[in-house]
Amino acid sequence: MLRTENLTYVYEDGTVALNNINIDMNKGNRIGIIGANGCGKSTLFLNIIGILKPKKGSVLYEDEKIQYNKKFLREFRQKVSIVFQDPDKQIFYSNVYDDVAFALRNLDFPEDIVKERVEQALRKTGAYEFKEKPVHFLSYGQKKRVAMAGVLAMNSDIILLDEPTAGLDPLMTKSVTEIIHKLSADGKKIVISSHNMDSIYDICDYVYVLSKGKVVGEGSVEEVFTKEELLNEAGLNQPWLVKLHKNLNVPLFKNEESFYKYWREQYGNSGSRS
Ligand SMILES: Nc1ncnc2c1ncn2[C@@H]1O[C@H](COP(=O)(O)OP(=O)(O)OP(=O)(O)O)[C@@H](O)[C@H]1O
Repeated sequence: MLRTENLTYVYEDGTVALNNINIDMNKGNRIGIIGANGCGKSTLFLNIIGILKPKKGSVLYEDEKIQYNKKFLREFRQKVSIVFQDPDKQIFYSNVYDDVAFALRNLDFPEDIVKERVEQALRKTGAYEFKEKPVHFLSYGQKKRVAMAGVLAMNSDIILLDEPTAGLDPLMTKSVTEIIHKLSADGKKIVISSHNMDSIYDICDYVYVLSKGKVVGEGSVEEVFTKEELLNEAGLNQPWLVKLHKNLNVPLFKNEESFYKYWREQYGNSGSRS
């Protein structure tokens, strides 16, 4: 479907941001790209979406190399879309509704379809309640929702999310996580980069570990997150559920709910041994 082949990207000042990267989005439904600051996650996303062009290697969609002409990219970005780390890079209009409608109008969708898709996307992201507000009055978390709504309205098959929970409070993080789970349940392919290992562990089924522009590990979330040494070398933490598994010798749970269920079954509601 979507993959990179020996992708190398070098910035103008000579920084080798990506070095021979092979990533295959077929390996999971919710792919995590993890790594410390500056390891190349955003650069990788910008290459995948065709904003940056690799110095060597390529990005392949449906086994064809992507092309960098306007016509190809216009069609490609209806199938693969991105939510940038910084919502200000994504929001162009001063009005929420117009901003979310922008890409669809640009593709000449009839206004009744635009309205339906925009309203649906605003409701899904919880941005409907502030749809009449000028964008410059919105909080950072609200802008993130608007940026997400713009991408959801496109209804593309593959959604890249660059640090979707960065800078969000716990409640907003939970809500964004739920939106991502719903998108995946609707059959969308999710590719997500984050520093939040708990979120990645909760959301993803397959993970690539980047360090200094190289892939240093990959595998199922359970495989990758139980390799403490690999994570340390990449400057990352283990998710709390994995630490619990290791330090308290409890089974490895994929999410909080399954851990609490186990705990209640073992110890009852009081949380202490009966
Ligand atoms: N325009 C640029 N010119 C030169 N070097 C750049 C440029 N943009 C990024 N870099 C460098 O490329 C490398 C990868 O940066 P990138 O932003 O892709 O990392 P990241 O993993 O997304 O980081 P973070 O987690 O902090 O967002 C870093 O060394 C960074 O300094």
